[in-house]
Order: sequence, then C-alpha cells, then structure tokens
Amino acid sequence: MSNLLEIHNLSVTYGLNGWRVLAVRDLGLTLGEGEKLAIVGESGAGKSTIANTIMGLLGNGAEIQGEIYFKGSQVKQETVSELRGKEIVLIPQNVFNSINPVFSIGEQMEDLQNEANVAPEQRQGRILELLRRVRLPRPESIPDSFSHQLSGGMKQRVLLAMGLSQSPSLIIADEPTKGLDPIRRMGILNLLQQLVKQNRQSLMLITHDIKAAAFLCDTITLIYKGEMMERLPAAHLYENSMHPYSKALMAAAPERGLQVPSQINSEFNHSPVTGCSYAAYCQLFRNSCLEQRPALRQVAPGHWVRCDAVA
Ligand SMILES: Nc1ncnc2c1ncn2[C@@H]1O[C@H](COP(=O)(O)OP(=O)(O)OP(=O)(O)O)[C@@H](O)[C@H]1O
Repeated sequence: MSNLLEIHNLSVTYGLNGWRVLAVRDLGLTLGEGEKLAIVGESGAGKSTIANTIMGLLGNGAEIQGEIYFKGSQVKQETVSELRGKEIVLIPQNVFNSINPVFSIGEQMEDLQNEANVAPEQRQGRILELLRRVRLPRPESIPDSFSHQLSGGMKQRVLLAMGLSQSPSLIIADEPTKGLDPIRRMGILNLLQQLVKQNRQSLMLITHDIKAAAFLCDTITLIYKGEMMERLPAAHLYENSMHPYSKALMAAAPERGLQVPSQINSEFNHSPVTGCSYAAYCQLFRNSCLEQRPALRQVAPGHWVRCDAVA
C-alpha cells in the first residue's frame, strides 16, 4: 500500500491572550491508499487541529511546523486550497453550522457541481445520484429542502453527498456521528465504510469513540494532549498489549450501541470451534446492531451464535 498522505514532525500552536497553546506536538503519521485510519483522543487532544492543518483551515493565529505530503508532493498552507474540496474533503464536526440555512440543498449542491465542471444539463441527475448514494430517504425531495427541514442524520448524509461531488481521494470525517443516536450512528458508520470501499477512497476518521474507530477503521492512532501515544491495527485493539491511555478510552467508551463483548479476544479470533474470523464476527455484530438485537451469545466456550438463532 503506497502512502497517500504523510505527516512529518507536525507541531501546531495557537496564540491565546498572549500565551501559546501547543495543540499538536511533533506528530508523524502516514495514511495508505485505500486505508481507513482513525485519529482517536479525548476532547482537546488536538484531533481537529490535525484535520484543519491538512485542509489549510487554521486561522492566522496558528503557527505550523513540520511537513505534509499528499500523493508525494509537499502540501503548503498557501496552495492547499487546490486540493481542498477536490482531492481531500473534510466532513466537518458541526453539521448544524455546515449547511447554509439560506439556500436550498439543491442550490448548494449545484454550486459544487459547477466547481466540479459538470455540464449544466447533467447537474440535476448527478445531484440525485449523489443523494441516492448516501441513502437519503426520498432523495428527489431533498434538493428543494432547507437545512432546518432535515434531521441531524440527514444533514450528515447531505454533507457526505456534498463531499463526494468531486470524487476525492481522501475523506476526513471529523466526529461524523456526533449528536446522533446509536442506530443512526451505526447507519453513518456503515455508509462511510461502504462508500470508501466502493470508491477505493482513503478515510481519516476523527473521533473520541474508540469503539467506533475499531468498527470502521484498519488502523488506530491514539492522540493525547497533542502527542501520539500509540498506533496499532484495529484488529489488535482488543488484545492485552495496549497503552494505558487506549485502555482508559476503551473503558470510557459507551456501553451501548457499538458495544463489542469484552470476550472478543485472541481466544475467539483463533477459536477452532467457530472457525469464524474477526471480520466475520464484526459483520455478525454489525447486523445484530442494526436489527437492534443483542449481539452474540456464547453457547459453549469459544462457540458463539447470534442471539436470534438461540431458542
Ligand atoms: N483557534 C484556537 N485558538 C486557541 N486555541 C485553540 C484553538 N483551536 C483549538 N485550540 C486549542 O487546541 C487544543 C486542541 O484543540 P482541538 O480542537 O484540535 O482538539 P480536539 O481533539 O479536536 O477536541 P474536540 O474533540 O473537543 O473537538 C485545545 O487545547 C484547544 O483549546
């Protein structure tokens, strides 16, 4: 897997009332083509600062040191606008402020089609196709809608549809499930997973929810106070060799919704009884989550079945 994005020795400080806040310290990370990478940390850890630095969206008060490379070329803050919205899109954290309330969804999506140089006669069809791809109910009704007429989950899907306008290589999703209930949260995570897979895009998921990160991503990078604590494959997250910070985040993660039974461990992964891979387990778990049923039940040591299969 070649690297789509490389960050070397990134440090970011903000000016604050005569002081400087060190938001990111000496960070290095790579994101491969087609890789799904999660940046996980508690509030204030510096996650959004990393995203905003990549996107060139930090204000004048911020000082940046270090280097960012995208597809092998160095990204400068002065020229990053050439990539923004085209090669790299950011699905922002605050869906409520991210859609202009004054213009209809259709008008805003039409502007994006214009920027993507889509011929005027093809724009309506393309907008509908994008709205269908993010599985909005009654997609034909969305272009005439305004932001206040949509639920939080629908807004999130509209933002995703907008982000997909130019077929970006990298989607940065900053807390894409913030404020959503567990079922809608699962819906958005599933959708992101399927979209990036279908389009062979890379994903950087920014979240404080380590279990959502494990569910969706291949690799997890844990950030604490602006510094990287640990980087590990998501499949290793439930093993014992974790950094204490990762364990603390796991303990703090919500118990409902994305809960994965604590027994999921190497015993299960290598169980000769089930022969079920970790990926297959996750799929079963996902399905049972979506159906609002309890996940799996252990009927014998190392032998798991779906609850609905047990009399
Ligand atoms: N514009 C700014 N001016 C001054 N300090 C800032 C600014 N933006 C962020 N910070 C500070 O930088 C640090 C990292 O903030 P950042 O928003 O990147 O964290 P985060 O991990 O994304 O948090 P959250 O999950 O709450 O969004 C925090 O201490 C924050 O107070």
